[in-house]
Amino acid sequence: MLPPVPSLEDYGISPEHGFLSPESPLEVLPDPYYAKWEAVVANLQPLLLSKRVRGLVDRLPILSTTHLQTDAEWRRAYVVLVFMLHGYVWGGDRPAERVPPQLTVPLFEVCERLEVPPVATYAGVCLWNYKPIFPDEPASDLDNLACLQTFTGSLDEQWFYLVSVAIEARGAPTIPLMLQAISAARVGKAGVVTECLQQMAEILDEITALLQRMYDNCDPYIFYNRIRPYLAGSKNMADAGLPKGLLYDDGRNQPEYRQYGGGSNAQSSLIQFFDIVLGIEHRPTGVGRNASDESKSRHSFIHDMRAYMPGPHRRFLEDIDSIANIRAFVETHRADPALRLAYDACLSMLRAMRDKHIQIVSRYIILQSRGARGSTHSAGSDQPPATNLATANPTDKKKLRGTGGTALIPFLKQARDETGEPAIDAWARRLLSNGPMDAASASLSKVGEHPDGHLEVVGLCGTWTADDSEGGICHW
Ligand code: HEM
Ligand SMILES: N[C@@H](CC(=O)c1ccccc1NC=O)C(=O)O
Repeated sequence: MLPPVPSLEDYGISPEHGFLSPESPLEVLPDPYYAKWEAVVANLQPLLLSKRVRGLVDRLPILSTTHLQTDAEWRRAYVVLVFMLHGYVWGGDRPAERVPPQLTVPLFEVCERLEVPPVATYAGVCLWNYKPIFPDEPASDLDNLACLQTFTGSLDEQWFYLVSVAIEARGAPTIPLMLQAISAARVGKAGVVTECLQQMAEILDEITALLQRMYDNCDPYIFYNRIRPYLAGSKNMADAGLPKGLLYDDGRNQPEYRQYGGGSNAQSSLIQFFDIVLGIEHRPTGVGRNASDESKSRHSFIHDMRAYMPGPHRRFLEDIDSIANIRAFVETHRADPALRLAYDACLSMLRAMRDKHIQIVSRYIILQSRGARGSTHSAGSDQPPATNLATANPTDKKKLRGTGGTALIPFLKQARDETGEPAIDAWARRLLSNGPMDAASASLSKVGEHPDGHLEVVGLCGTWTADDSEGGICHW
């Protein structure tokens, strides 16, 4: 018997908000018992710039979690604690290697409850860190979003998180939609599957448009030099001054070194959901920096990122993994061109999103790292900080890593290349804007390479050539 199609409430997921906090995240912890935590994070920007965070955190009492009541309060506590944690670690001339019990003790309890690691994850800085300005209007509208907590107080940082929030909100309806498609595929309703996939492709296209809005209000220089240093984790951080990771001191046991990856959108359950439901498989990729790391990294990095998602979201992905049937359904219905088209359109849209993302990474990280000068200054000062993930020697390309620890471009290119066929992008886009074509004109007769090296698609309705240069500034 087939496993049941999951019910979203069981995983803390809502059809409207998807993986975002089901109710608007709390702006402050209501119990005055936590006033000192809230006071630190309310003043984080000046405290970081004047390097006073460590002193203040060291003077905090070790607060108990017994005064946290609702789920929203536990999530707010996590947000507050991870912003304090990263401020504490990265907000000085050198990173602090030891995390004091004032942070460690409550953080471990909060993390156990929420089933997240003790590091600033995507959930902490994006999913649980926003508010709709008008609560009755959608969170997918970037103009209706505000951010609760930042390190720098900058619009750039708020925007960096909010673009992801808007994407999560816009993508939320794909969750019930694809569950419907899975159910329809089980009973052979190809028409329903096709309609669901068509809607999915439209939403994926809108998500790419939202991704492009990163440029509106997040400046690449500010991102790379001011914001990004605070997002770093403790894995692969030898160059930044944490060769063994962080010592989480709980004041009771002998502190031990631990290493966690920093925040990354690879921790977004939504994007992983797209891959799983469409049957896109990511092969193992090399994320390590030496031979032993490399062999350890046989597991896909993307899969490993599930450990950084809130427990219920992680379990949801695992359960979807075991029932995803759409790719197989499309393969067994090869003779249904509308179905194939709708499926291919989804792959194309997702691939187009990854293309735009690579362009963003080249502008916000690669180009910025080339402009960086070596410096011993800390995060937030006028010079790029010594703790910058770009490393002290930015000309050494080998050391450039994502906050998640990947070697950036090879990893991202692989993820993109595993997402379908490049040559049908424009074709599927045309399909979306013009509505479905008839079966004969829609079927591709040839995908090949033009003599000048461009990709060429010969369809029955004409020839389309891709030069892959649309808006690109770096070619890989
Ligand atoms: C300035 C903005 C951004 C930069 C610089 C950036 C950078 C990166 C980097 C370096 C990685 C590699 C993993 C790691 O080591 O961390 C990554 C992964 C990823 N990012 Fe971004 N990112 C940005 C914004 C976004 C946004 C808004 C999205 C939302 C769609 C996104 C989606 C992803 C996904 C899904 C992955 C995992 C790889 C994949 O599935 O293709 N990123 N990002
Ligand atoms: N991986 C990115 C950081 C990143 O994408 C990210 C980090 C924390 C929270 C959200 C993130 N992505 C968001 O838009 C980097 O290496 O800079």
